[in-house]
Amino acid sequence: MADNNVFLAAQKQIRLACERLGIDMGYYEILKQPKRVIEISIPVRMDDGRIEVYTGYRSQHDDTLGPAKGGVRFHPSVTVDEVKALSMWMTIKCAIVGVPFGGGKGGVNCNPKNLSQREIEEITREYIRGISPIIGSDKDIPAPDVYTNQQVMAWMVDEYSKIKGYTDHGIVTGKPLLLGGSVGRNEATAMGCVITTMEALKKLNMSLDEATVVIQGFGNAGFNLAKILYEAGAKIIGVSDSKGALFNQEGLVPKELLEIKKSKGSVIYGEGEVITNQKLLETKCDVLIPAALENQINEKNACRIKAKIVAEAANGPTTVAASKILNERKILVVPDILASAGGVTVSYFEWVQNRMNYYWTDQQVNEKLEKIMADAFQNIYQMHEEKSVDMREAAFMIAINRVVQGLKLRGL
Ligand SMILES: NC(=O)C1=CN([C@@H]2O[C@H](COP(=O)(O)OP(=O)(O)OC[C@H]3O[C@@H](n4cnc5c(N)ncnc54)[C@H](O)[C@@H]3O)[C@@H](O)[C@H]2O)C=CC1
Ligand SMILES: O=C(O)CCC(=O)C(=O)O
Repeated sequence: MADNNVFLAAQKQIRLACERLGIDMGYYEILKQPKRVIEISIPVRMDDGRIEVYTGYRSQHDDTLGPAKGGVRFHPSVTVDEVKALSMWMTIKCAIVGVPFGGGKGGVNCNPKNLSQREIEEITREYIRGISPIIGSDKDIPAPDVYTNQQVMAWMVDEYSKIKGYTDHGIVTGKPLLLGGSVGRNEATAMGCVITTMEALKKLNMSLDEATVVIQGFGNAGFNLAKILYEAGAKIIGVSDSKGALFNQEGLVPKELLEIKKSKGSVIYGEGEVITNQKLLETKCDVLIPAALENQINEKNACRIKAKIVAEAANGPTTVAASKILNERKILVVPDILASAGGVTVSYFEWVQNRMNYYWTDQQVNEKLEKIMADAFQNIYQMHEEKSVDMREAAFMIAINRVVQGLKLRGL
């Protein structure tokens, strides 16, 4: 279904923003696709002796406002169109929070769940060798995304540093602290989503400690969201992972669920009713947070979403058609390009700290993050009210306007 093609969706969103801003559509022609996309083959000797060849991509959408920036995903559904769309959303995301980066994204089509640590390391190293000509701490800086983590970032630093002949910590962000990581980066995507969700709750005269929350996905974004929200007093009534969903009206305890997931492989073994991921999304709650994959809220289920706020920690969880339905139903959406921008914001802090070789405290990171995220929310909300556009359109308009101003200043 065309509505599920995230590349076409990203194009539509950018086009609409250009039209609403009344800018020269030549700028749309520039921004409707990435500047550069590389596709590489990744041959790996598997543990059983076979050679397996994976396909990897790196897309650099735009670098007008700074080097390309964005995560790398290892997942069986990675396609070139997905990586292109994700890189387009990174340009928009960075412009919204005002970090001096453009948009990039990468991915390898593989299933880490079926791979050993050694095989994942081999894929990572070969991926970095393949994309090394186009990345660099002033060119394009990868980071973690779905099914990649601090360990994968550490291998990336090592492989890139070997190619260069010196240690270059600034080549990726989301690293372990010992290798130039920043405090707060691991929780940053979740923290950014919490800050913007709290702003959204204020607009509805609600507070976090009265709110019921449902979260789809229990990885870096989803688990940290559940933990921070639980500790702030919210009631987490539903969570899920790729194996299914768990519902408990009395509330779930995230840290206990994490232990259960570690020992038994899924949150569904926690205390509560096991339901499907689809049913989870349709659960009555105050805040629904998709924190897994794309296209989860679509034309089929958008009319059954019962949340007052949808805060999109995942990239692209809502299709273009569903977004319209949520807006018509007056559900307040904190769009992905805002709600998930905490990760790249602290990645920017990490990159700055690597350049200074001087490291900040938790408090320094969190105060800066809070201000950036809350200000970005207010700017978007103001645009949403002034121009009578939905929150996503408002966010795109602010971002596209900034990128186009940058292009003009640079002479285009
Ligand atoms: N890690 C980061 O810093 C950032 C992540 N994001 C976005 O957040 C989302 C989640 O990413 P991470 O938490 O980093 O990934 P992760 O790999 O840490 O966790 C992914 C989670 O999603 C679950 N999942 C996979 N398929 C699912 C399905 N069909 N239904 C329900 N759950 C499913 C997995 O079981 C896992 O719990 C993605 O859209 C990613 O692009 C956005 C900004 C930054
Ligand atoms: O931290 C980063 O550089 C990028 C994170 C990312 O991939 C995202 O925001 O989707």
